[in-house]
Amino acid sequence: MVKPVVIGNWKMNGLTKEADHIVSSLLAYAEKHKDFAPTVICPPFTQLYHVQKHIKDTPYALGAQDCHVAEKGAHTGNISAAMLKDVGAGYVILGHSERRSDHKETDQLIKEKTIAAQKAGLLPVVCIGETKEERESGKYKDVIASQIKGSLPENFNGLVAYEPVWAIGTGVSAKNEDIAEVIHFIREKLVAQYGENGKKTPILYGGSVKPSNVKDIFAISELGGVLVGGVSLIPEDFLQLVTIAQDFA
Ligand SMILES: O=C[C@H](O)COP(=O)(O)O
Repeated sequence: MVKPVVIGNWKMNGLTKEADHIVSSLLAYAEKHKDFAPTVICPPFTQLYHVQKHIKDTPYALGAQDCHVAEKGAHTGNISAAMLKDVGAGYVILGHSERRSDHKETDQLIKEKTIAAQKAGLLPVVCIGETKEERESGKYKDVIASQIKGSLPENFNGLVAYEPVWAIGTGVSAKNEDIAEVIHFIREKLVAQYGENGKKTPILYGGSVKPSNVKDIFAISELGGVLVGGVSLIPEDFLQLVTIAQDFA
């Protein structure tokens, strides 16, 4: 069994001074702990190169928070998957609910980005999850099923992150039984869509994960890890998640 992956999404945070503070704590941890759970750091684009210089040759992997569908060209202000690969990234978060809402990203666009990421040799972390209204109206499974169908390409090779929008950044994570129900539902859909490969796709949970609730979350059957926002900016807390992940394999 594989240890759960811990992915830290800094979102739009991390000036150089803050990045240095976080990275120096991560490096000190890596000095003391030689073998720990797979841990991915996703800083903003501006810090990718800087962070990579420090975490290169350590157990940490680098991830980005988005990419463009095209390989290169006249797309002012955008970053391609090949550029992310070139700077040392191994992962890219796609379809985060903040991008689905702020940038009106559709499932089709996310699918195209996923294809571009895979083509460049990155592992996409595709985010799905329902809003509060969709949860309360009882339609959450339909929403999730349609996001899976619409956002994941035929040859999907990556991770899926279940992030109920209403649990993101609120400090209150979804209830464990609700997470477990959806993780199992996602697994069933992945198996229906991809057969044997669908059994292997890691399914992560994200939404107010913190040291006090992560043990119970890791204990959820079929869960492959966590996608962490706010706590990834607090190195002491983030590293507690990494430490707790050691007990689950
Ligand atoms: O990408 C991370 C998620 O949006 C979770 O954020 P959060 O841990 O601050 O709730």
